[in-house]
Amino acid sequence: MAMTRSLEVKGQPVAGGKEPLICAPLVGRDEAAVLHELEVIVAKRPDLLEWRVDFYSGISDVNRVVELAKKIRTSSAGIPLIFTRRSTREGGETIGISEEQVLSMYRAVARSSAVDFLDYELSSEPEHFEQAVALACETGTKLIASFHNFQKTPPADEIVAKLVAMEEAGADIAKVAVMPQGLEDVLTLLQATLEAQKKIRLPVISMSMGAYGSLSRLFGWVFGSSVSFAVGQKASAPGQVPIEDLRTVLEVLQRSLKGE
Ligand SMILES: O=C1C[C@@](O)(C(=O)O)C[C@@H](O)[C@@H]1O
Repeated sequence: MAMTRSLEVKGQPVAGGKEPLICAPLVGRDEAAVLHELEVIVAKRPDLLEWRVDFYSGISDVNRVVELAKKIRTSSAGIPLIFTRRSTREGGETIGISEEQVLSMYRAVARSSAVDFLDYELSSEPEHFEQAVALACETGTKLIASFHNFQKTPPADEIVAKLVAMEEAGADIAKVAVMPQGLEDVLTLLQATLEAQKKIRLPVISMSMGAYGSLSRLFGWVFGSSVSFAVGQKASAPGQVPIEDLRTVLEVLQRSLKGE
């Protein structure tokens, strides 16, 4: 019903343009844990996978990261893969490497063709963000610019401004995740999502986190969020719901939106 914009891989809409896309994170600490998680998750047929490499204990060894990315690729049944290092500033795990090393790792992984999307934070140094944009262009990967606030939900106009800034900075997809302190904040996030669609051309991914925020994970797509992150085996952020539950709710909503 085209509430959202499609994400594309090599010119083709992911999962035939289905909306919303369901993305399951991989958060294992070591190779065996990641590959086991992958097996469990692939059986649940999400539309996208996200490898949260900041959870991986081998992150300081680029070769190991590339090798594991390739193994994930081989066993992921063709499901497109997002590569994400979340910084501690935005709710990620502590890693012992510098931002320059993070970017070298991004370069090696993107050039290995093991991933389809790179997630990089808008709050990074502008020159680092520019390097991520250039890398996506060079490798044909798509750059997801992201912004997280784990404490609160900024006003709607500030959220929209972040999404606009992501487009201006050269991203292919614009993503925000914010924490509500009450139900009003969930409405603020939905409002900002709807508003952003009128201001930018990029696909938008948005979510409110935590218990109240889980509502946005169930029906945020109606307001324009192209992807919902859901639990395959283990959550990567508060409020993510199991893939099976999300599918049940989506079926009901999609039928009712068609007037059935
Ligand atoms: O940016 C996001 C969204 C997220 O924070 C969420 O709230 O579902 C989960 C992260 O793994 C992902 O990188």
